[in-house]
Amino acid sequence: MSIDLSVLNGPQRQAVECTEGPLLVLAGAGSGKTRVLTFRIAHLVNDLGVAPWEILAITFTNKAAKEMQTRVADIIGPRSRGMWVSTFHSMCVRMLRADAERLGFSRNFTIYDDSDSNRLVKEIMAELDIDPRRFPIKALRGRISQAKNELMVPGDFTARVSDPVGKVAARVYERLQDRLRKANAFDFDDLLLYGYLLLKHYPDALEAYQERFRYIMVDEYQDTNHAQYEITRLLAARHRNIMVVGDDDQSIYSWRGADLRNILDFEEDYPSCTTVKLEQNYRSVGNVLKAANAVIANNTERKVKNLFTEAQDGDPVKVYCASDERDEGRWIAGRIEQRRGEGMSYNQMAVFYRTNAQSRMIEDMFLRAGVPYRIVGGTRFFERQEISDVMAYLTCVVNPSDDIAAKRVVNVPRRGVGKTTVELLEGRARETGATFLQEAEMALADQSLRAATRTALGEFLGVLEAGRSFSGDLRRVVEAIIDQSGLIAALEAEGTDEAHGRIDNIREFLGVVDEFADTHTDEDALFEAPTAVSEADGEDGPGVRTLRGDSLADFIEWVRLRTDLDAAGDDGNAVTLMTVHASKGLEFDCVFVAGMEESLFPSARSIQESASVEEERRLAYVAITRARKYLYLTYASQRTIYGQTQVNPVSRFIHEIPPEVRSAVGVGSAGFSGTGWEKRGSRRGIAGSGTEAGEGRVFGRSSASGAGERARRGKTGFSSASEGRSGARATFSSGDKVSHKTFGAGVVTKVDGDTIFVRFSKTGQVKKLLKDYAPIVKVD
Ligand SMILES: Nc1ncnc2c1ncn2[C@@H]1O[C@H](COP(=O)(O)OP(=O)(O)OP(=O)(O)O)[C@@H](O)[C@H]1O
Ligand SMILES: [Mg+2]
Repeated sequence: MSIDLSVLNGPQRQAVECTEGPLLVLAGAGSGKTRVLTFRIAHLVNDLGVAPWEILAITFTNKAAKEMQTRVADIIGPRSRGMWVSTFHSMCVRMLRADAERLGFSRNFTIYDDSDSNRLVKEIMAELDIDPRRFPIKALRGRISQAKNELMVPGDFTARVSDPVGKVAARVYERLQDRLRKANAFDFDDLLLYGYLLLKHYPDALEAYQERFRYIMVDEYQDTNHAQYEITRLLAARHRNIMVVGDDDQSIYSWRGADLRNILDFEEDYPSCTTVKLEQNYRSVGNVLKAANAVIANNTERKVKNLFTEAQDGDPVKVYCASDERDEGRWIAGRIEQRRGEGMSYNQMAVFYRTNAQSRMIEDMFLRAGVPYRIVGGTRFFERQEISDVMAYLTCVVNPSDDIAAKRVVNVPRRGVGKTTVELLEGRARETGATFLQEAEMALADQSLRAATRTALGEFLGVLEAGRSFSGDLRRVVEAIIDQSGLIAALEAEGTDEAHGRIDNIREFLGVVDEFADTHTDEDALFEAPTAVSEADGEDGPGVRTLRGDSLADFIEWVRLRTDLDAAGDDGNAVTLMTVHASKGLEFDCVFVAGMEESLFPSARSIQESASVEEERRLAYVAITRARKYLYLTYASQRTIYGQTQVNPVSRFIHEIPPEVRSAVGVGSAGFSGTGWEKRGSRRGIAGSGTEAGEGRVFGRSSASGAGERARRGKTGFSSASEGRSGARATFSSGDKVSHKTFGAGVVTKVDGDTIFVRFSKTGQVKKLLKDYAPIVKVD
């Protein structure tokens, strides 16, 4: 049976059916670009008999890739296996795994994350005597990254630069690449750079991929950088069946080297290309779309589009002026509970902010209000110290040349391998060209070292050996490392709350291992790659040699390639908190955008250059267009962020929304001098109200604007709405038994003004709570 294309509109269908030759789909948000891409894959496989392995689809995040794979599988079933649906980075990893030797690496290479790279660059700067005050590491790394994205190898870069910072960066770049090679490691930018170099310098490899990928599709093409552009161009050169979809209005990664010209020039690169425009938005209600269209119309450098919807106008965009960031977080929590009371699931709600620093206060308020949330980005689980330590051990097991990993954990937990020993081994390794671990091994017999040091080194090497002995059984490798390294024992000995938290994280890490094992069956192994040295025509298609890697290497790679845009976990029903950047391509019924203030959104830096205000505006457009039904924009008349209190005017992007599609709610309805006191009980729908009518009603008024007054106002708006309580505020004293919505039963241990300390029975931990905000009640 062929795919039912009648669920698509005319131009969408045209794009799906135009399978031969270059195709550009240029269209605004929510017009079905990603949907078209998905249907096109299904159509190719199901209706035109194209083999799944002949298709390459590239998405922006691993999460999007997974989603697309699922959507295609929903339409065509298990045949979708064997298709390459991945990000540029994952695709390059696959290509490099197959052919790393040709570039002087071996297959078990590691991928350095940001903090690994930072350590290495720091080391190099010290070796080269570069003063970090004159040449900040961030600036140097930025230049190097830019060079890599522009596909300049150290020689090219050195020849090109003339400014002082550039020259220093060139020296660091040169050494960095040597050191990475010695460690058998790639950083993120290297994946693209070496992926490109492989295709460029090994025509047989290139031809094998060109032959294989008859159909190439790239989503979010407006955010590709030069390296990605070149890789795509090379791969598509033979069949020229390349489809790119994107929206110039959603180009938001120029700071990472994304080049809008890639999409604008597509028609020039492929003069025979077909261009399809999609103009109907299927995502958002009328008022949201009108707001988005009006905002983006203020940009001058764009292809004008006319995006319409047949949907109802829906609610106006709600604008709330908070007194400060606490009030903002509290108010958002209130609206969320209200929607929840009306039956909307937490999963369908999201809060966006311009910078990660804003998330802390929102999280705080959500915790207090008992709103479950998941946070995308920020300090990630995998970046925590204890998790990085475990990862470094695992890395040493897989890639013994990775000196950065070895040095990181040789004395973690402390086992008596001091700095002097590390430096001694480092020095020897530099002289002999051996790796750090090889030197450590040789030192075991070195009588000039103290016996205790040798024992300690032996212990360390023994841990790695133990890990290696279970190779093939991922969970046992990880368990062996955790047990034998003594990481947990050392934390237990420390005994602090923080140490216990770290132990929990390490245990949670085993959960991550299980999650990986569950989702990565053999068919998903990351090591299927076509290579030039085709041995046989396997079931994956001609020229495909299937390499089964060991699961630990797969696991490490999987962790490394999780970007800050990939959610930490998808399970459970929770509100999503993320930066606007991370929200690209997603949609939610109900969206909150916090911090709509000048200097925050648009950012202070962007305001100085008009070109970057245009990028901020595109960012605002992305944020607004994520909303299906309800959109809330909030700003604070005063905000403390980065330790400073600021008073900023309301964002220009709010002014750019036509007044007829927005309405002020809460304090906003009363203007800046209003109070933000809401009608009691309107918050959750529990007290019976919970309707839109509850919103915007002002409960009380005050002209005072001192901090104390503000704090008291906030209290009224929030605590009164908590479940099962009247508006009356309780007084607490030490010894009171209390119950908290999230943390359960506990006892008050201390009262300090507005703050109470409660020891919760479940965890035994003491938490600090603001007595009038926390969803907490006295129990008898
Ligand atoms: N023809 C259609 N009929 C019904 N629903 C559609 C149609 N086309 C798209 N949609 C729906 O509209 C929403 C937006 O589609 P999609 O995510 O593909 O848009 P997009 O152009 O990729 O958006 P973005 O620019 O934000 O990435 C999705 O929920 C999708 O299922
Ligand atoms: Mg999309």
